Amino acid sequence: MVALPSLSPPPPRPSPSPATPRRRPPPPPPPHATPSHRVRSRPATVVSAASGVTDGYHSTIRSLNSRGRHVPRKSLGQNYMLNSKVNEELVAAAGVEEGDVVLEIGPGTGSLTAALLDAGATVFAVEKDKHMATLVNDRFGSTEQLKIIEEDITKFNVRSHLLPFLEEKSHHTRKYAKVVSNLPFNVSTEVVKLLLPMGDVFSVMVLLLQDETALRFADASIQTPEYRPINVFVNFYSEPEYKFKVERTNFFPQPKVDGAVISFKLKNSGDYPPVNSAFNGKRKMLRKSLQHLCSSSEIEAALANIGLPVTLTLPVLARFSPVVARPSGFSCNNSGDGSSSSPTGHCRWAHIHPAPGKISTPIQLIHPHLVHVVAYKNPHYAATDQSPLSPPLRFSIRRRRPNQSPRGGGDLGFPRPRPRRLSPRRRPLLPSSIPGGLRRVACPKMRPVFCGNLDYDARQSEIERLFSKYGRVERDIMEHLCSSWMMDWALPFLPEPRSSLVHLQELRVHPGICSLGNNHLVNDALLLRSALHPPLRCTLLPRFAFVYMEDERDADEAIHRLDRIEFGRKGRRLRVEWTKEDRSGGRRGNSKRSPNNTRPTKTLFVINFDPINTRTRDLERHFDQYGKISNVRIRRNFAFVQYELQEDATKALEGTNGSTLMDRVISVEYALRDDDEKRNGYSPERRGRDRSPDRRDYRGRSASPYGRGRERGSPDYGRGRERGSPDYGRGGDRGSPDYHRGASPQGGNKGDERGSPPNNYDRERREASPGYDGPRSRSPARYERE
Ligand SMILES: C[S@@+](CC[C@H](N)C(=O)[O-])C[C@H]1O[C@@H](n2cnc3c(N)ncnc32)[C@H](O)[C@@H]1O
Repeated sequence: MVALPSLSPPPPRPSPSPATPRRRPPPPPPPHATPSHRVRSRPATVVSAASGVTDGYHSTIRSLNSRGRHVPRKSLGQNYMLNSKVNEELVAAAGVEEGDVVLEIGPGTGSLTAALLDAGATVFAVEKDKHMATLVNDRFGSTEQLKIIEEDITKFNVRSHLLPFLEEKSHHTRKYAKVVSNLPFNVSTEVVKLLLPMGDVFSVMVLLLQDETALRFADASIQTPEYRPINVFVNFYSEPEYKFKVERTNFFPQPKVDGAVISFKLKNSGDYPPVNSAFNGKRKMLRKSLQHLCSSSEIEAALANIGLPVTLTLPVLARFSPVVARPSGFSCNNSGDGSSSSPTGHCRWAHIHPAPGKISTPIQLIHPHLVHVVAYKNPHYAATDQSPLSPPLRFSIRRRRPNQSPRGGGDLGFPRPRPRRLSPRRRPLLPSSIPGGLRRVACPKMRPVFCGNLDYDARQSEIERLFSKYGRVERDIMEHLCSSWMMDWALPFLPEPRSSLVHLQELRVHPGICSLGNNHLVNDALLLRSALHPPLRCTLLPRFAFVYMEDERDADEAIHRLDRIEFGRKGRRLRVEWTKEDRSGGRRGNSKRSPNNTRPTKTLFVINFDPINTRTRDLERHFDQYGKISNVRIRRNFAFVQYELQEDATKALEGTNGSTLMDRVISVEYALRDDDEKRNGYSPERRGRDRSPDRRDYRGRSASPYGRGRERGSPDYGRGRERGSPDYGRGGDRGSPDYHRGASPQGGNKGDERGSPPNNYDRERREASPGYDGPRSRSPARYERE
């Protein structure tokens, strides 16, 4: 364990601690920064701090000691800055002044934070380490100039959190924020990819990174072998400038590499090349596509000049590179320089992506196959190279491998889904494979209305139509689907003003996207819609639904008007009421229970398949590729699949959660316990009877939560006293499910002779419900907190 140095003046001496007899590592050396130097011919514009400044050292060590001995964590890149002068240089490089709003990633002990606050900035800090977040809070707690969020920056939706903050702090005048950070080295590329496209939020980003990384980012010469797609990305979105080197001795603990400060001047989104608007046609005749820049003959001449045919097809491109994997089925977009004052129509870069019509899988599969074609003949580079045609054209065509790591640099750096080991064919569609999953991010406070006693074949659209007479039923699914990943990915394609799209709930299938001609976002939305069955907003489970209405008063009226009306082909009397959860003060967020069972078991709990048509053999077929199955049981609208080996169950869970079974996106979790753990009187011997999903069987056994010979109300999530008689959690009061008690959805939770699952299954079922608890259980706390 690394112990911290004491507070004595430098060179610090470790203070004796009787509690820790272990030998202490040597204290950090006195901090100093070396003067900058030219590296690989790049100008270093700022000379770094002089040595001998120790304030930073003292305050850093004091802070670290202030809350007991905090051991810096390597996994979090906790190398604290000991030299206040470097912090001041960072602040100066960003030109931070009074009234600026600055995003600081990883404030750590708060030494850079202090420098930022001293410069008069308001700091929005994101710190992953709880301990350090508390520490900084304690240190600056009383000031309104600082807001600390305990979060992982790579998973944090910067835009939606920062923009309202920025607006508030700049008193609703249009202002850009800045980023200043001594970044943990291990997330620097990710952070750069995340923040650089936010030219509408940030004006400048000054980062202290690993020297080598800073050099790589700042590399603007395409003739060097180091030139990579990340450079295209960086130069597309910003003007990078290597500032100065910071020697490793300035950090505690001392890293194995030196650091360097780099600044990125973010381009305004208006300065990006018109990648999408210029290239809408299916047939990518450059002559035609570039018509808005200059006349066809000029384009032809310019293209001939650089040896590029007017019809840029993938096979043509393939002649330039052997790397293209699948020429057929791709369309090609490419872009001009973006400047109408550039009559030659220089080709700066181009995108190839699968033709929207050919995409057979939703959005996350687009990315693994995203192909980028980069063709440069950029006047800017030309100027630096002193030769406009050198090189005349450069292609780099690559197809991202499905499992390429996020830092693999395989494309232009759009945030991408987490790699999975499954083959693309088996890759689950939703929800887990979309980064962020199907999170209920936009409506944590929206109260669902319970609508019960529906026909089995009731349609979501019918229910939506019924409720929408009284107000707006939330049916837009994009807000559920858009993780920050997708939003950031989408934003460059969206029309101005983008600020109107800062909140997730505002990111919808926006007409502007269509008008931009960028089909694939719209297409994705449509694909996602069709992939999701049932859509989330009105989650239809057999015989009951949860309906989300925008306005609670409308929902109240809907309840008032619709409760007990006859509905559907069979004229059933509906039960419409607020869900109990919300009536009783809302358990959401208060639950101490874990949201879903993460303890691996051999048995998987499966819901959301088609309860009418799905047979055991369908489930078997779907699941048996992951290992030997010992048993499959279907219960109403949920099922249990038991494997002989627990590892197989884990593989199956990974492979099938969110996969599509007979056009339904199923949800899979571990069951709380395996079948062979007999509890609650449940007998696995009864399995034989349970194999049929035939609903008549269930009714025959009268285990129905919906009861017999009575109005079918909501299923019993409550105590389930009388068999065959539905219990709505209030002893006969037929209401919506009581989510507070762990009982079976089958009705009597003791009625296990009939094969109803033990109590714990109810819990699983509830928490896995895609429309109600599912998203909640998957929703990260951060969304709830905000
Ligand atoms: C290199 S230290 C810098 C600390 C401080 N700014 C300084 O200059 O001394 C990096 C800080 O980032 C935090 N951190 C690491 N990974 C992070 C992440 N993914 N999101 C937010 N903060 C992170 C660490 O806990 C640590 O406090």
